[in-house]
Amino acid sequence: MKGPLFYSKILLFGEYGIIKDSKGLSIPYSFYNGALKLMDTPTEKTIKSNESLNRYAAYLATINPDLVVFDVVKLNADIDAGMYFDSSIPQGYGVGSSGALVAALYDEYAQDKITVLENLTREKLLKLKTIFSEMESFFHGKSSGLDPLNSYLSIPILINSKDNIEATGIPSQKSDGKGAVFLIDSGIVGETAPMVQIFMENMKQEGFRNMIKDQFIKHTDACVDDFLKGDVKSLFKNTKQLSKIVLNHFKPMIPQQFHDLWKKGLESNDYYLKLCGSGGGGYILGFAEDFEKAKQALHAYKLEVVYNF
Ligand SMILES: Nc1ncnc2c1ncn2[C@@H]1O[C@H](COP(=O)(O)OP(=O)(O)O)[C@@H](O)[C@H]1O
Ligand SMILES: C[C@@](O)(CCOP(=O)(O)O)CC(=O)O
Repeated sequence: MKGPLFYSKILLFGEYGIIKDSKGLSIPYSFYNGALKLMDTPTEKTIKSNESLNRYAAYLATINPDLVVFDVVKLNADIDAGMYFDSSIPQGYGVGSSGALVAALYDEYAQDKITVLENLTREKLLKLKTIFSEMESFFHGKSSGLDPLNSYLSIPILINSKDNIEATGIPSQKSDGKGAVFLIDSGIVGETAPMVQIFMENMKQEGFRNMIKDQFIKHTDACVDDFLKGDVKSLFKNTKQLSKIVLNHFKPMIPQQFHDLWKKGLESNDYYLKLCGSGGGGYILGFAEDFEKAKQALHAYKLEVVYNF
C-alpha cells in the first residue's frame, strides 16, 4: 500500500484569527509531503507513527456520524498490519504535519467523501472544513480545519470569514523579484494545542478581545487583501503593523531568543517577522522587500524562500 501524497502548507496570514473570524490565506508547500504506507522493516520512526495512528483511530471512531463516518474496521486492520504516515513534514513546525495526516486519512477511510474531482461549491468546501476541524481538534484542542483542507485540495485557500471560504489564485511569483517571503528555522519544536489554549484563555479578557478585533484582525485582513491584489507597498505597511502587534501581544508564541531579532526587523525595516501557524517554535515567517538585505541581517540563520515578489 502507498497512498497519494499530501503536501504541507504555509498559512501566510490568519493564524489564531481564523479560529475567531478573521480572513486567512493558506498556500500548499510541496517541499514537504507525506503519504500513508505499510512498514517493510520497522524503524523507530515508523513504529512511533503507527502508535500515533492507533491512538488517533480511537478518536476518529467517536466523531459524530452525522458529520462523517469512517471505515473503522479497515482503518484498524491497516494499522494492525503496520500502516504509518510516511512524512517529511516536520512536526510542530507550523507547516501542517497533522493537517496532511488528517487529509490522508479522510481520503483513504471516509465514507461518502467529498472528492477533489467534483465541483467544489462553497457549501462543499465548508462541509469539508467542518469535518477537518473536528478531525484535527484531536491534535490542536481547537482547530479551524484549514490545514487539512489546504493539504487535501493542494490549492491556495482564502478564508473570508468562518463560513465563507473559497479556493483562490495568488499573484504569480516574480522569479527576478527583490522581495520575498521566507521561513526561518527556530530550531525548537513547538506544540499547537498549548499555544491555542493560551490564546483561548487570553480571549476571556476583554482587553485582549478588543485588541484582537481592533488591531490583529484588522491588519491580518488588510494583509490578505494586499497580498491577493499584489499591492506590495501596502502589504509591507500592514505586515509591519501585524509584526508589531504580535510582538506586543503574542509573546508566549515567540521563542524568547527571537524577541530581539523580531524587534530589530521592525527598527531597520530590513525584514518583518510573523508567526507561521501557532508558533511556540518551529518556523517563523519573514517578509522582506529586499531579500538580499534581509539575508545579510539574518546571516546567522537558515532561511528558506517560499514566495518571490
Ligand atoms: N508522520 C506522522 N505520523 C503520525 N502522526 C503524525 C505524523 N506527523 C504528525 N503527526 C501527528 O500530528 C501531531 C503534530 O501536529 P501539530 O501539533 O498540529 O503540529 P503541526 O504544526 O506540525 O501540524 C503529532 O504530535 C502527531 O500526533
Ligand atoms: C493557530 C491556528 O490558527 C493555526 C495552527 O497551525 P499549525 O497547526 O501550527 O500549523 C490553529 C488552527 O487554525 O487550527
